[in-house]
Amino acid sequence: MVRDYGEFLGKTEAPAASPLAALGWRPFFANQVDADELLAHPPVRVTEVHRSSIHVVGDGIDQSLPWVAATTVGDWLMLNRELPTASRVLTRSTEIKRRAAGPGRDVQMIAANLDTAFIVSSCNADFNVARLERFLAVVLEAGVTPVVVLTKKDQAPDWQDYVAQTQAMTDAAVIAVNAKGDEVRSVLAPWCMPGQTVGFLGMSGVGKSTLTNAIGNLSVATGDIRTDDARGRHTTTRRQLFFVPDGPAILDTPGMRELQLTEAASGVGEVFSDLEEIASQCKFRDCAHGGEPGCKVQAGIAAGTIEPERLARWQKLVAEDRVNSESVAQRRKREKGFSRMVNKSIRGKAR
Ligand SMILES: Nc1nc2c(ncn2[C@@H]2O[C@H](COP(=O)(O)OP(=O)(O)OP(=O)(O)O)[C@@H](O)[C@H]2O)c(=O)[nH]1
Ligand SMILES: [Zn+2]
Repeated sequence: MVRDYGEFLGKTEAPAASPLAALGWRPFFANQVDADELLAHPPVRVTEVHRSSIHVVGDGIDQSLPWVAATTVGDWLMLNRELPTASRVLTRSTEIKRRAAGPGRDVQMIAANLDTAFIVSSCNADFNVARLERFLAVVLEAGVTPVVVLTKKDQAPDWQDYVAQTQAMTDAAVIAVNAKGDEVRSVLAPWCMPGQTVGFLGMSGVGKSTLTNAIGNLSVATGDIRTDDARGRHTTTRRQLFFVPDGPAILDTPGMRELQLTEAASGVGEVFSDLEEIASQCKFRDCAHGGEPGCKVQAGIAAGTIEPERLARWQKLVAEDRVNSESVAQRRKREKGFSRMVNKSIRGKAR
C-alpha cells in the first residue's frame, strides 16, 4: 500500500501523487503535461461513456461531464472545468479495438490504457483454440499483457490438458483456477497491484463476473455501479471502469464476445510467429501456401511439423483482418499509386 505521509508532514507540499497513482496515473501520462496545465486542468480518468455524457474520476473529482469527443473508457483527460468538451485527451499507452458490429467497417474502441487483459475460458466445451488465438491477437496488437485464465478447474479432472494446450499456443501466462475458490485473489495478484488497470475478455458464462467479484470484493466496493440479477450476483450491464481499494482498476465489459479483428496484423503475426517465420522462407514472397512450388509451409505440413488446421486458422484471421482494415489499406495503395504517378511524370519531364 502506498501511504500518504502528507498528513504527518503538515501538507506543505503539492498534493500527494498517491490518489492519482491509485487510479493508474503514471509517468507515461505525466510526461505529456507541463506544470501549468497540471495546475489549471486536473487529470481525470474516464470511467463511463454514454451517448451524451461521460463520467470521470480524479483526485477529489467524481462527476459527469458533457460528452467529450474521441474518448473511451480508461482514457485520461486534462479536465477543462470552464469548457469540459475542450478537455484534452492524453495519448493512450494501449488501446483495444475491434471492428464494430454492422455493415460499416468502423473501428470501435473498447478500452484505453489497459495494462493486463485476462482472457477467460473454461476447462470444458467452451475451450476453443481459435477463439483464444483471436483474443490473443487483439490483446497483443494493443500492447496489453495477455494472461489466459482457465476457469472451472474444480469441475475438470483433466484441467492440466487445457493448460498444456494453451501453453503450446502462447508465451503468455496461463492460469487454471476455480473462480469461486479462495485462491483467485492470490493467483491473480501479480497483475492486480494498485495503479494497474486490468480487464476481462471472454464468452458469456466463463466466469468473468465471478473473477471480478473475487478481485474487487465487489459487494463492498462497487456500490451503485453494481446491478444484481435474481441470484444476487454481479452482472455486467455496460462498460465501466471501477477502482478497487488497494487493488487495480478493473474494466468490466459486457460486449467483447464477438471480437472482429481490425488493424491487428502484427498481433496476428505474433500469435502465429512460427508460421510467419516459415512462410518467409517460401520461394515466392506472395506464396498462398496452397501448392506453389518451393512452399515451406506445405513442406512442413507434409513433414508433420505444421498442423493444417493451424495454418487454416492463421489464414482465416489474416484474411479477416485484411478485409476489415481495407479502408486503410486501400488508402495506402492509392497513395502509393499516386506517388508512383507523380514520380513518373517528374521523370517524364526530366527527359
Ligand atoms: N464450479 C465453478 N463454477 C464457476 C467457475 N467460474 C464460474 N462459475 C459459475 O459459472 C456461472 C457463470 O459465471 P459468471 O461469472 O457469471 O460468468 P460471466 O463470464 O461473467 O458471464 P456473463 O456475465 O454472461 O458474461 C456462475 O454460475 C458461476 O458461479 C468455476 O471456476 N468453478
Ligand atoms: Zn508457402
